Amino acid sequence: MEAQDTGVRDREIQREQEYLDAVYRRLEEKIGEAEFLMDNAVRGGQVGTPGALAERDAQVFRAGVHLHRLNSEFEDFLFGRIDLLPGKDGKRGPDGAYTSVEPAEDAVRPDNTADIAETLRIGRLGVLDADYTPLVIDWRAPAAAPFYRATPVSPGRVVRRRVIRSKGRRVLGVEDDLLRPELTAYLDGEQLVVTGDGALMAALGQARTHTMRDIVASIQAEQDVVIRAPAASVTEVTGGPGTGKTAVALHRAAYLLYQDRRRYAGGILVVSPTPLLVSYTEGVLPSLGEEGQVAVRAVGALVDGVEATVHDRQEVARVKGSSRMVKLLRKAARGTQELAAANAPERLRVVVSGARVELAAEELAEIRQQVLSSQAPVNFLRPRARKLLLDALWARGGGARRHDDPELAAEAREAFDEDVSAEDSFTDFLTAWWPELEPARVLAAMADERRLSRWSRRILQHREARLLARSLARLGPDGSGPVSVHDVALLDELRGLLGAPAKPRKREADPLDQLTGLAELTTAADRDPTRRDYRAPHERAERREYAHVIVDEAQDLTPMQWRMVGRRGRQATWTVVGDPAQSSWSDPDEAAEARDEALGTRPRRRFELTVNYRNPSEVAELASRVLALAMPGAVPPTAVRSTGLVPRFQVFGRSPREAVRAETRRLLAEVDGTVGVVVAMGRREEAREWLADLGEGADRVVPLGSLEAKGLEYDATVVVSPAEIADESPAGLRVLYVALTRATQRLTVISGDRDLPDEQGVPDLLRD
Ligand SMILES: Nc1ncnc2c1ncn2[C@@H]1O[C@H](COP(=O)(O)OP(=O)(O)OP(=O)(O)O)[C@@H](O)[C@H]1O
Repeated sequence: MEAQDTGVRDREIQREQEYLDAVYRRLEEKIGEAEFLMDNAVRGGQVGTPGALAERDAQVFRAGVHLHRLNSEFEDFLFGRIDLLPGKDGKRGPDGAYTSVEPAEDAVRPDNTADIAETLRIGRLGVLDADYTPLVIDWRAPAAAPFYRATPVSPGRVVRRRVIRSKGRRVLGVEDDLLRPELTAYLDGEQLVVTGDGALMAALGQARTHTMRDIVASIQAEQDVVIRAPAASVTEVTGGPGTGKTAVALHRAAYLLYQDRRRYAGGILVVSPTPLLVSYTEGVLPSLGEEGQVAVRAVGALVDGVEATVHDRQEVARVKGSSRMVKLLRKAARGTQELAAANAPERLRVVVSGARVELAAEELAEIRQQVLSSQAPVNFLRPRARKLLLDALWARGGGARRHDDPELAAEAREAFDEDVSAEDSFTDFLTAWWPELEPARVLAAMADERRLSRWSRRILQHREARLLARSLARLGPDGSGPVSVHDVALLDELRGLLGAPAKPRKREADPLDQLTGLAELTTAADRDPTRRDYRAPHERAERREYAHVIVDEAQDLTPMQWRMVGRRGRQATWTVVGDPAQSSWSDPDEAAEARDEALGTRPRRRFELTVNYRNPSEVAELASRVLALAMPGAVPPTAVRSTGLVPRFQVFGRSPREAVRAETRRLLAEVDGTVGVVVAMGRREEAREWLADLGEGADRVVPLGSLEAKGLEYDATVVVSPAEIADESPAGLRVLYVALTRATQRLTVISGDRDLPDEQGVPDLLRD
């Protein structure tokens, strides 16, 4: 093959530019066609017959989806190219590409020369030329798989893989990988060249911003296998920090939609541990051309209308997350219903046909016990309560005795029920005596320590009940106070236990909308999160069940959260990604049980990712010392690159403030991207104050509590007092491991007395 020089590189860039120009010309034609179709389709509706209207809707939909896709402004619409030998069996698929993975037997001549039989360009969407030859293959199509899967060990038909870097419509560079270096290959009689330094390293070396980028141009083979795994049942993915679990999960969502759009019109839910990680990853799916059918939600934002703004202390979170809460909530739901009786009038008095009929306190108590003998959710028991009250009033009023004829008696009874039910005195009483309970009201009722200790007998320890009651006091007497992340799973559980109170009917969703995914018909402007009225389509209406559920950072879900997520995927297929070594939950066995319950008996397919793309080996090596303490025997992933920059160590005296400010400033000058400052959760507020008024570059600095750092990454990270982070909870060492694995370039650890640093400032926990 020809050697690389600038002339060759420029010529190759120029060639790719010409190709890209042709693609854009074709895209413009398609946009013109789509606009024309849309126009026509809308006018078709004026015919007015039901058939014409249905056809119009279908056409508008098809044209609209198309237009939306074409209009999307992609950074690098076309990003890949593979040059391939002819296929073994000579068969071609629907996209015109050879289907065979292996080359034809005579593809390589005895003198190790070969001719390239086809060249495929890979992009974010498929584009066909006017004569239906593929100009660009969608990255998710089977024909694109060799772009990701081929390796020098098993190259299949791929001779050269090229990543094309472009911005808007301009090609900036090309990076080639040679999969069959032993060959001299010719394309249209001209020898194939190789240029560039490799796409993966270029991607990894880029400065980090506040949002995650897609990895579509450089997905690695072991990741591609997971992304394209069949959707059936449960796909479980484990892998250490930085192995691309989050990236893979998001690309998988886009892949599944491509594979079976109709099926996943039922919605894909991606559950993320924190709102910070949601906003960090929010841009990835739109950049892949997918968003309408995918709801990316923080675990504290899974219940509509509830926004968790508070973090519970670890010891409180442990109580709220435990599956023992199910039993307690069941008791509390019934207990709160009983409490309601105490606020209702002592007796029930109604006037029917001029006569006064009354039920006394003891009779009412008896009726209540009778109603509660059913195990049904208490809100659903209200009709039964109503019926038993009417029975008692009818009996007390002597109605039964007045009619011998059963038919007349039945009529009279019906009239009686109607009259009584129309009386304000009856309806007001019923509302007070058997109110429809909202979940928040039950949680608020649990804030009373004495009451809670009664309800939680033999379920929680005394100390746990006290912690729980004190935490719930924040909700106030009517439950309208601020909600914590862990309260959300309790509210969701209660919704099932209580039975949802009847709500005013919302406008029915358009069935076409649900079936075909008209939600995709948004414009780039609609999706601009900087617009004040922006709401992603999934935020507009709550969906309770999904066709596929993807759980990111699955190791962190508490048993109660697993129950909440499980309810949203009862009929779903699942992708569950996580790393046990990063778990901040203290009782992994209890969580594993809840996870098994949520996933049911569906068969599972397991994958492991083994390469760390985030951390340089210098950072990974330091973090692995904590891994050895947190999970002895666990094997860290292999870091794919090294920077030669060893982590720095600093020591602080009374307050870390000055050391943190100085170090952050220094790092800001050293990296182009972001700097994360990770502190123990208890120091979050302080850390914000330390980092105020930093001056130039301050917008690149993010102070974080250790639990908030989950899944995020920064060019440089400052970790303050490892010992404080480790001591904050029984899972503290694993939380520290998370903190130490956030940096893509540089890491500084700042220690105080508690860290027992040596002369070099290396804290006790990080020494070899
Ligand atoms: N194939 C790839 N090409 C380019 N970048 C990649 C690739 N795979 C992963 N990365 C990058 O590596 C970083 C880590 O990826 P990601 O956050 O998905 O890892 P993770 O396994 O979820 O990590 P953690 O467990 O620490 O949350 C990201 O910046 C991601 O873009």
